[in-house]
Amino acid sequence: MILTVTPNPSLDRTYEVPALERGEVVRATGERVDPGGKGVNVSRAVAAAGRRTVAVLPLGGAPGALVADLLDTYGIEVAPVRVAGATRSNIALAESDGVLTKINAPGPELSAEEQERLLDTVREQSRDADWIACCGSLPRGLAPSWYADVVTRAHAMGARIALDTSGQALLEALRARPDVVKPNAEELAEAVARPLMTVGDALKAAEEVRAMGAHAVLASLGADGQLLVSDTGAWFGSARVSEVRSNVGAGDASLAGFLIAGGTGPEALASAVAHGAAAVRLPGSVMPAPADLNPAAVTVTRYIPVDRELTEPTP
Ligand SMILES: Nc1ncnc2c1ncn2[C@@H]1O[C@H](COP(=O)(O)OP(=O)(O)OP(=O)(O)O)[C@@H](O)[C@H]1O
Ligand SMILES: O=P(O)(O)OC[C@@]1(O)O[C@H](CO)[C@@H](O)[C@@H]1O
Repeated sequence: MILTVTPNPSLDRTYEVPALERGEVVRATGERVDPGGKGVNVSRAVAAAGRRTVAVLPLGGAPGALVADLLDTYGIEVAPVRVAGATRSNIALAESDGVLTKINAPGPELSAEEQERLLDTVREQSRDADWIACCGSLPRGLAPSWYADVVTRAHAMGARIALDTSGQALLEALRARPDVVKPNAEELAEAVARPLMTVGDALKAAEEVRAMGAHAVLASLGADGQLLVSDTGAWFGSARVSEVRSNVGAGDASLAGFLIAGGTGPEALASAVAHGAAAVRLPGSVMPAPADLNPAAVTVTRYIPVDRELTEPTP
């Protein structure tokens, strides 16, 4: 079973607009609503692959009730933690030229009692978990060491941890030695405090993040593909995509693909790349099902193109 933990879930609203014009009324030509938050997306992709998953998440107010209803229609098992504050709504504005602007709300602040119930729920659900995927930003109230605590507790129970977060929460959790972390290029650059211009820069940064505590690093590099750096070596994976509709949740789909395929080694990397490539062809944060995957388009090699410039170098 793959358990996901999303401390700050969201109701994701995507509006399709011809073009953004600051200060003007912009009329949307399409709209969709998805249950969101990084761990929630991982659960959606795992469930779409026909594998058992349980999603632990705080839920509050009308948006929280809608997230629960939507997850129910997807047949996803939820271990909810009821909280007083309303679940946040995050907005994605997708322009017709492919540019996507995202507005993520801070979400509710969790009280001390709600934080305790969240940890208790994670502990109860961890018993049957092969993998625990801890994903996304921390809501106000949770200390930056929160993921580090979850990693330590999960290891004591024999579960493996995959972590997808950023900033101080990532740095603190690294000390607890998570089994795999999945930074994107920006998060990787932030972790090593320098910009990344090439695939080689990303490789060096991923090696440093391993030295900081992660057993393995699955670095997602947007259109350039993914790097897996572990104690058995490094691999580079990529897939060409002709039409990109939305990259929201592509990293989450990748992490799900990686865990579904065992969570280690080149086969898991190939599955991560296949899931990421499939996710960007789908609208909003729709997660791919097996029929959406095209494994034949995926290349995984021991050769790392270190001189290749990143399509989107980090600032
Ligand atoms: N334009 C693209 N063309 C081909 N593949 C892509 C493209 N964008 C993303 N991907 C695939 O999806 C993976 C994850 O994308 P990315 O690195 O943008 O993740 P992310 O920033 O963590 O996303 P999110 O936080 O929205 O889940 C990439 O490593 C790649 O395999
Ligand atoms: O604010 P966070 O927790 O960093 O990210 C939240 C979020 O942007 O991540 C998912 C895409 O990866 C979306 O479903 C959701 O809106």
